[in-house]
Amino acid sequence: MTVTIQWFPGHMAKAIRQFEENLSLVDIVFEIVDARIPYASQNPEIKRISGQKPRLIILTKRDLADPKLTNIWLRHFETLHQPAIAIDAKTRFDINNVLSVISPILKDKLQREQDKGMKKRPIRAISVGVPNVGKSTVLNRLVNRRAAQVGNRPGVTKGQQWLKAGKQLELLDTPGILWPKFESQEIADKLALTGAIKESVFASDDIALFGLNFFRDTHSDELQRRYHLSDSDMNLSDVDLLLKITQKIGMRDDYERASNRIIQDIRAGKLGGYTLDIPETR
Ligand SMILES: Nc1nc2c(ncn2[C@@H]2O[C@H](COP(=O)(O)OP(=O)(O)OP(=O)(O)O)[C@@H](O)[C@H]2O)c(=O)[nH]1
Repeated sequence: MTVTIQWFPGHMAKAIRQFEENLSLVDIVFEIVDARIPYASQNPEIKRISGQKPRLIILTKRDLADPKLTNIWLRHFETLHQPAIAIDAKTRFDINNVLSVISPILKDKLQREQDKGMKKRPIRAISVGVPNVGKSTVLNRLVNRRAAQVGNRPGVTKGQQWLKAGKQLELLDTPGILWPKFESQEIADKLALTGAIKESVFASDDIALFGLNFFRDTHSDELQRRYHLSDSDMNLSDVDLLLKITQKIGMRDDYERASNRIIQDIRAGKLGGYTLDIPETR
């Protein structure tokens, strides 16, 4: 099983340079990660480049993740003294939730400015993350209008603008895309299964098998229910299980088409909420 992905070093260097430049304009970094893969969807460069600049980790797609594991992740960040919130960016969420977390972190800095006679000003933030984690969706929700383009494919955010999010917050809408680090095959598989990597760069049957094995190990009831599998089906080899599901969903022996269906089902949460990363494995 191989997912071979080649990011052009030049593109990565440019994205990092842009992020570094923008960093000087803001008070805080909103690091957007996918709640289903909080580790695999983090690019360690973001933390390194942010340096002393405060970061708020926003875990998106909470609605698609395993609620218990989301709480474990939030507790994990708390023990690291790393501010973090988990949201469903597709439904309206309260900007006050964000402000209540970031205001205390920046209170002293803003107060010092006012003590020096500077005007009271909004908090300025930049969002950044790997492709398809929900950066545009979060911005749209925070500014409460369709200001940033949203797509369901990686790489749609273009251009740069300041967006007002109420009176107390301004967001720099930049591409803010740092490609993920493929430290291992497992990380690449997780990014592919959740949709952070374009369909064209991986073999769908490899990713479907990865997903099937995960669900068989951790959410076997949902897997059985979704594809009407018997108990004995659950003991098949992974390839035979894929072929069995291919038949069950009426695709005869077209396991590639079935693989795509399985991936879409998993991404859309049709097999229930799931989280592929757990903090202890880091
Ligand atoms: N279910 C669910 N879907 C979400 C959530 N946030 C974003 N999405 C979906 O995820 C997909 C990607 O969202 P975008 O906001 O375009 O992601 P992005 O990070 O800006 O993507 P790039 O521009 O490719 O970097 C879209 O189909 C969104 O509707 C969420 O909290 N829950």
